[in-house]
Amino acid sequence: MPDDPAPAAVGDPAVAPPATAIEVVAGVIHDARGRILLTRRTEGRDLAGLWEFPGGKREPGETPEAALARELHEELGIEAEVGDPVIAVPQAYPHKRLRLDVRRIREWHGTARGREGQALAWVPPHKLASYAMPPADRPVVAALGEPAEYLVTPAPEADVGSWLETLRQALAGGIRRVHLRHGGAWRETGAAVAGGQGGGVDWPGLVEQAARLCRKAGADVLVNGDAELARAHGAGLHLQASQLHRLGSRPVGPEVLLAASCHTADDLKAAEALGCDFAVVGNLRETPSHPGRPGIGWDGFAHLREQVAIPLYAIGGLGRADLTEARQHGAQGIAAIRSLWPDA
Ligand SMILES: Nc1nc2c([nH]c(=O)n2[C@H]2C[C@H](O)[C@@H](COP(=O)(O)OP(=O)(O)OP(=O)(O)O)O2)c(=O)[nH]1
Repeated sequence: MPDDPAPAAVGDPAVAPPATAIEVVAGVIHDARGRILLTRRTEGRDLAGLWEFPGGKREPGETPEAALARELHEELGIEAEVGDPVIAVPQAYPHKRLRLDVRRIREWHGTARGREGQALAWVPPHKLASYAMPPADRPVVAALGEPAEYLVTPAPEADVGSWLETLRQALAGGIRRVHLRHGGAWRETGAAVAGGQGGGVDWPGLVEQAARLCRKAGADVLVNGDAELARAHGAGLHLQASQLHRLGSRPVGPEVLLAASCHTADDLKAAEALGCDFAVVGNLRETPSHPGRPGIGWDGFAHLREQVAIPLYAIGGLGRADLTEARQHGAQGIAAIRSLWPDA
């Protein structure tokens, strides 16, 4: 039985973690039924009782592959062939910092058993999130099951037909998570459609049609800023950073996807405290839409990443070609308008 699914706290920020990060490698091991192996941390250790992907610390001079094969042999008694990277998560705990480098296990031989007295659980992928795991594992679970691309829609022009057609193409091209954003003309309160960019567009009407298209394609859809509009169309809610600090509690039920745009560690902590399912962090690079606003770069992103446990998309001048690097810095994936909108 899974434990209380409440994620463990990242820790007391008053206690500064050490400067050097511990390198940890862990494996995603499948059985013939597609279930994934979790092991339970034994008593007397840090994070005792939580479930994790089997693995451990790299020793000096060891490659990640060799370290993981050794750990899996020591802990489980199996011979494993280490495959592709899934995600590498930088995470700060109260007394330590680590980088959790998670790899797929391509093949393995032997019978997996807890050689160190640890419990084992073979878990169907959709149930991973119901196990209590260390904070660094939440982005790993998201990377295994949730979309790596988050399309942010550009402001609709007067010709909403072609905007909808482009959305349809994006969905046909594999987009599975969409942020319906109105480029500034639709106020975040939803009180009125103002003039300016996209003015005159029936935004609620367009949201209704766009949400229907997304649902038909099996894609998540989130509406910018307006909880009422999101609720009316069965969509998730994407908060702007300015809204985050004004809200005292989660503005939608736990079954509704909640996301936020964040720029600072304070924004991220507010998003985490509100119970956001994921956040978008940027801008990663300087972009034509924000000239003169320098990007935070991958190191800046990783520094923000390690302070919270929620899955993060990086945004700002990124495209599909950046996905591998994004994952290596702990991002769930990339969010973008230009590179993911077919005719941009
Ligand atoms: N193997 C593994 N370790 C994880 C995961 N998530 C996570 O935060 N960790 C942390 C727990 C430990 O601090 C570290 C792994 O080191 P280890 O397994 O050798 O742990 P340990 O008890 O010997 O070390 P310690 O940290 O208690 O000193 O990484 C995960 O999914 N798998």
